[in-house]
Amino acid sequence: MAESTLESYPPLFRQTSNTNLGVDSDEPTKQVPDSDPLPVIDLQCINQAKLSEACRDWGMFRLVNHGIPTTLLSRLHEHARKLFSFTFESKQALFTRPMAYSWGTPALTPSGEVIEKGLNLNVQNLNWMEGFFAPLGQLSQLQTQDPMLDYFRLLLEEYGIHQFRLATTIFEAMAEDLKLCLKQSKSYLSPTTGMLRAYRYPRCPEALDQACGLDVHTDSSVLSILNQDEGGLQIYKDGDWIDVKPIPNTLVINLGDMMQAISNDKYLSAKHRVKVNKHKERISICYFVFPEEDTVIKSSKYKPFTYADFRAEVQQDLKTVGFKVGLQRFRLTKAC
Ligand SMILES: O=C(O)CCC(=O)C(=O)O
Ligand SMILES: [Fe+2]
Repeated sequence: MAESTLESYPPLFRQTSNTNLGVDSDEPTKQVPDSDPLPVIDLQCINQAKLSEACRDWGMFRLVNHGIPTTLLSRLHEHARKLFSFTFESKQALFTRPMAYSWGTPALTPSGEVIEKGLNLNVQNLNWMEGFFAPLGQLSQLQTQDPMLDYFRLLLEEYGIHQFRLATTIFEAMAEDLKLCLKQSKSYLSPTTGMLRAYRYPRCPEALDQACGLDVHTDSSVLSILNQDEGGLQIYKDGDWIDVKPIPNTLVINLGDMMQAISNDKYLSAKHRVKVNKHKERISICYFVFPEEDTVIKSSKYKPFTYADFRAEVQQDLKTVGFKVGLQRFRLTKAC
């Protein structure tokens, strides 16, 4: 696969480039085995016991038989790769509202603007990634004369419909396991909140061993669905970082903070991160879905809160303490 030119990288990703960009012939590229210990769920015949165990012990699992045409998956990746290979300046100009282009941080406002912390990015604190942001509920408002961007929008819309189908099927199986009231739980997954992000993780020079593709975090969503073409994603489980392999035609389902709260802490919001790669660029397409804005999440472990309350708290923390505190902010403390 052709790798992109440095002009397509944000400037901070170019500066140490002459140290060791490109494939280092002395160091063989590590062979990625085609399996990992992640639980596997078959969407065509969901094994409830296996799903329950995966959600409680891992907060992450691999999804097979998801029914998304392989042609759509490969077109989306190919097209995202093409758009990422545009020069940095043209990407900045091309992605207009409701879409957005950003780099160095995943911390964005609901309209895709980098949260203040992101403005002070430097080589020490940046995440070695750039991304396209697409809120599915507003994509029809995109006005563009650019056929490449317009086609990307079409692919994202088609992919988004599949993603909501998968999220709904999985959520219903979880609701059954958790014995949630079905009527109430419908509002926990709102199609209009669906958001797609395409990321590119540029090759990272050797000199920056401390660099991270994406810092350790949990997702704020109910569910996230990840689709990666190269290794780098890791999940933290029982004190170890475990590689989540890029297995073709499979997707990775990740439970977010909202799901942990909805489940009364029975399910885990998985801690994960993305490592940098010296040799290869990596593209991932990620879907995130949230509860309806005014849906109150009630549980015995947390104060009642809406996703909007949670998001506001996260944004506040990012600006003041510099990181996401997350569910801890809402946890009920036991009376002495
Ligand atoms: O790129 C990936 O595989 C993971 C992205 C991710 O964890 C996120 O956007 O929250
Ligand atoms: Fe994540």
